Amino acid sequence: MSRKVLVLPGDGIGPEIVAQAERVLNVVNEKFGLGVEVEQGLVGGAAIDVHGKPLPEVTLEQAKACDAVLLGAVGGPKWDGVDMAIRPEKGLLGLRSNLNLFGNLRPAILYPQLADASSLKPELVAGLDLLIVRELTGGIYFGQPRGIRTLENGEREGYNTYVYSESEVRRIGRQAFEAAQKRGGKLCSVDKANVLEATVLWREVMNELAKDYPDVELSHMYVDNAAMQLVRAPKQFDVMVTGNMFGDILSDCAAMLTGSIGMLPSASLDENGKGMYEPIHGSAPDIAGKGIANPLATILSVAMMLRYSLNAAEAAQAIEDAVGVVLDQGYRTADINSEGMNLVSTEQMGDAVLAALS
Ligand SMILES: NC(=O)c1ccc[n+]([C@@H]2O[C@H](COP(=O)([O-])OP(=O)(O)OC[C@H]3O[C@@H](n4cnc5c(N)ncnc54)[C@H](O)[C@@H]3O)[C@@H](O)[C@H]2O)c1
Ligand SMILES: CC(C)[C@H](C(=O)O)[C@@H](O)C(=O)O
Ligand SMILES: [Mg+2]
Repeated sequence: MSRKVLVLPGDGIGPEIVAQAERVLNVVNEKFGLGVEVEQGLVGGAAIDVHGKPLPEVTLEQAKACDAVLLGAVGGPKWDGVDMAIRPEKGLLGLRSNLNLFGNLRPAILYPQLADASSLKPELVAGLDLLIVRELTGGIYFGQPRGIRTLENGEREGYNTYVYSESEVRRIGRQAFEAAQKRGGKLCSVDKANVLEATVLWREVMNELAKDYPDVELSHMYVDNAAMQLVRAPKQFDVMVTGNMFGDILSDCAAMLTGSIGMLPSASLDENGKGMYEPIHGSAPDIAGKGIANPLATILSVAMMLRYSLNAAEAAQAIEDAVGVVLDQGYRTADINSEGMNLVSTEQMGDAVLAALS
């Protein structure tokens, strides 16, 4: 069976990290006989430069026609002045919404070899394995009305709308409950129900859903407390489910528990298992072109792609194991480096993972 993967390297460090992830994909493709065909496309600033917009029709068509998308990152100072309507992020948000990728899984797992790179004391993070389930196609990111308007007194006002329908909450809730069932059986729903009506409804729907999942222990937490608890005692969490913006913020926060944002992969899924896979970090303009970015989050995103969209769990496991091996061997990119370790470039880290795979 042939399976098509669209690769969208994007901007900044995107092409550097995706190059390593693609090498890994090619090797497991051969080794496990997966029949994956890779196609290249443009998104973000790279697409603006060629097509004048961050999500050209051709890219969207490619994305719709493939089984899974592997994305690097988009955006950067070069395109920051571009009119809001065509900002690079629109490319990414457009892809997510057009493909209906509402369920964003962001696992934060501490590799034991990186305990000393974590922002927290080793005893607080030893064995950390939590999953943030972030709603990805609704909430304040997409709510209408939105914009910047001029008031009668001549002052300008920016406004956005935080909105969730019951059905949007229900489908992400189900995904989170099911994830919790397969893991430790604990789900913490994060909201701001003491202030925002949209999240009062969110909480109600989560409580209704809980009746269908008696084997999952549901709790609720306000987002400000959740941010504090994540850095105080992160191991209290198994699965967290939350809206688009809170999930964005909490997942960057969770990244540092594992040592670096360069370690966190993600899967963005529709109802049918089609997905887009990307590291949770951005295009890192401050280190782009230097060959020092950590490619492991992107490589681990390939593993998630194999597991969730390409039905190749064995190949996924091989990649995850290989990452463990290179860390055992002491290979570290700058963001996770510590004394006595073997500091390597982006490409050398890719080499090490390939060596561990073979
Ligand atoms: N999914 C995406 O495409 C995505 C995600 C986040 C931000 N962005 C965009 O990226 C641009 C830069 O945003 P930002 O600086 O706020 O966030 P960022 O995630 O790009 O960078 C934040 C910090 O983390 C570091 N970092 C990120 N990835 C790394 C890696 N793999 N290895 C080592 N260090 C890494 C960077 O060097 C920087 O210091 C913006 O245009 C933003 O909109 C895109
Ligand atoms: C670039 C931006 C639109 C994006 C988001 O906020 O979703 C990013 O921060 C992420 O975490 O994927
Ligand atoms: Mg983010």
